[in-house]
Amino acid sequence: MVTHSNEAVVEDCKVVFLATKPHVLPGVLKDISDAVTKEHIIISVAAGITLETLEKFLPPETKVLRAMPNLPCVVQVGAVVFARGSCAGNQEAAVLKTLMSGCGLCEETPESYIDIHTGLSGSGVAYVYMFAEALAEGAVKMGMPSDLANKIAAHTLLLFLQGAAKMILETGEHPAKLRNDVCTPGGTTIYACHELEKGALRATVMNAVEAGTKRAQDMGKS
Ligand SMILES: NC(=O)C1=CN([C@@H]2O[C@H](COP(=O)(O)OP(=O)(O)OC[C@H]3O[C@@H](n4cnc5c(N)ncnc54)[C@H](O)[C@@H]3O)[C@@H](O)[C@H]2O)C=CC1
Ligand SMILES: O=C(O)[C@@H]1CCC=N1
Repeated sequence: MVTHSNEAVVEDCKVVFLATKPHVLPGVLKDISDAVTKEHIIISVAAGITLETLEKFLPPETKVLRAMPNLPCVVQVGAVVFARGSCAGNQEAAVLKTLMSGCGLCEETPESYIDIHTGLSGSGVAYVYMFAEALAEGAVKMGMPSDLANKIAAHTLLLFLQGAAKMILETGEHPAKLRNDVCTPGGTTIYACHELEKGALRATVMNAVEAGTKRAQDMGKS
């Protein structure tokens, strides 16, 4: 069904995803509130909007869940965390988990982790694109044509990061140990890593995760 009426969607569907921009959501909740019943499962993916706020706008006893996906869900390799509201039970959590598991990793967590997941992974996809852009531009600086550099940077992320991530998950080793294994004494990697340290890569990425988390927390307050 395609319609301009949010109320009609709620009347026609039992499971409803709220996926507007966060500042639009209060208006949408007001639109649908009269049509929401105890039979509905309402799932919000809006950054920062708390379960408390969602429940405040909806009738008492509404089954509400809050989820935070990320862009790679589109290609089934995303990461989703979710938390349930006061009236959502195991059955509603199972429905969401079944739906979202098709998108990749899907974990139920305490609600307080959702803003952190937003800073880490929801927004984190953008940090990785910036890294891909920077890798390609480094190669362009050294004389490689841009098209080829971007293609190789994308493959570098696809193959190397997938492999690198698999190594962390399958060996259970800390990333620092695995990075050390790549650094041949006096070799290319330690020279390149030295430059990344001079640019404060790790501190900058930590700051980015912190900034993303705090912004999500602030959006929940306003
Ligand atoms: N883009 C991302 O990677 C992620 C986005 N989110 C959250 O998802 C939500 C949507 O973000 P995007 O998809 O990026 O935005 P978007 O702008 O692409 O999508 C928003 C959608 O809301 C619709 N819309 C606007 N006003 C409406 C109304 N009054 N009633 C019904 N629908 C309305 C628009 O037609 C549009 O399809 C946001 O709350 C964001 O925090 C969460 C995780 C990742
Ligand atoms: O930038 C944002 O607010 C949304 C939430 C996570 C990804 N995009």
